[in-house]
Amino acid sequence: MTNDETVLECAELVRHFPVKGSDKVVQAVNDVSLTFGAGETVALVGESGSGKTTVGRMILGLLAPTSGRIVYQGTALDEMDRRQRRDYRAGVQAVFQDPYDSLDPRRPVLASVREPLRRLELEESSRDGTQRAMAALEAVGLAGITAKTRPHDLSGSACQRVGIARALVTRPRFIVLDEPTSALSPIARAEVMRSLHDVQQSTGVSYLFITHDLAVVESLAHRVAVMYLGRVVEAAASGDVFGRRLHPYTEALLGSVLFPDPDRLDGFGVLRGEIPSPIDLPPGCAFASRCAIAGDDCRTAVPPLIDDAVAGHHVACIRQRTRSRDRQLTSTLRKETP
Ligand SMILES: Nc1ncnc2c1ncn2[C@@H]1O[C@H](COP(=O)(O)OP(=O)(O)OP(=O)(O)O)[C@@H](O)[C@H]1O
Repeated sequence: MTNDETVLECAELVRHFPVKGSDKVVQAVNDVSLTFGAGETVALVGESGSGKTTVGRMILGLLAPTSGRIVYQGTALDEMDRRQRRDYRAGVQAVFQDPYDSLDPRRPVLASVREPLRRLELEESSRDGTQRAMAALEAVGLAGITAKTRPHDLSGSACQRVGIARALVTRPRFIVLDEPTSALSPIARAEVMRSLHDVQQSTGVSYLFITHDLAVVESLAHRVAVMYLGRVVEAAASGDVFGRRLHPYTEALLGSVLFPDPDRLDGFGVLRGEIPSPIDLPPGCAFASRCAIAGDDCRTAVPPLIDDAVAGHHVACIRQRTRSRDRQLTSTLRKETP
């Protein structure tokens, strides 16, 4: 259920963290732009430390960008008046990784789900708050929860679905999902993914889905953005990122998931060498030191994220054009060879 309306937009987001006792900075996020349509899921993938959570925290207003803008329903965060800020706090919610960590073990889960309504003064009465919390729990398949149920009475999947209900209770238009399935067993993961899918179908909410787990991306994401050391290096419709992957980093990342045994990579690139430090980024393309096809020209300027021949498929690699032409040539030759 996606349409052309833009719910949230990040434009040229940058976040640097000062390094104590030095004039250097950790370049956590550099020039990230993302657009989220209504009912759309964008997955943000990449190795640990690539800046995914930092992007999510900026969208949630938990961290101020060093520069760049976040625009929610047409208004930039730093230009919002009091009412718009309250709408934004209700309209942009989060679900985090560990379901048990994010719920108070001593508190009935119904009270935890209702809490955002109280904090944002959104309930008309106590009865209204309880009814809305029950409706949110029902939406994630937890109609059986009573006023006495506590987190330890629930399975990991049910607990994480309580987390989703708590995010849903304010009727948000956008939810940041930061590794919502990575602490769960495979069955619990499937249940949570189903709930997230059903909730999106029935409410039209948009998701930023931050994950290491490429296996779950294809089932939920409409689009995928691949991050490497603070920058988006490839972004496209989910099927295109998996099917036509153009950036050597995407290829290597997928290869490492699909073929954990490096001897059976079946043509995918290998993720060799160490990831550079975000404090001392090399000049040019940050992936060049681990890239099998990098040349000297890759080490001079940061490659811009540009549109490939297929609309909406963006890639930041000066070599990929040569590569995609080579691939095309090979397939044409195959077709023409009798
Ligand atoms: N508060 C902070 N102070 C200093 N550096 C930070 C801070 N928060 C994050 N960083 C650094 O910013 C970079 C990006 O971190 P971030 O957590 O956003 O990456 P990530 O892709 O979400 O990683 P993971 O998948 O492990 O959560 C890392 O080098 C991290 O150490």
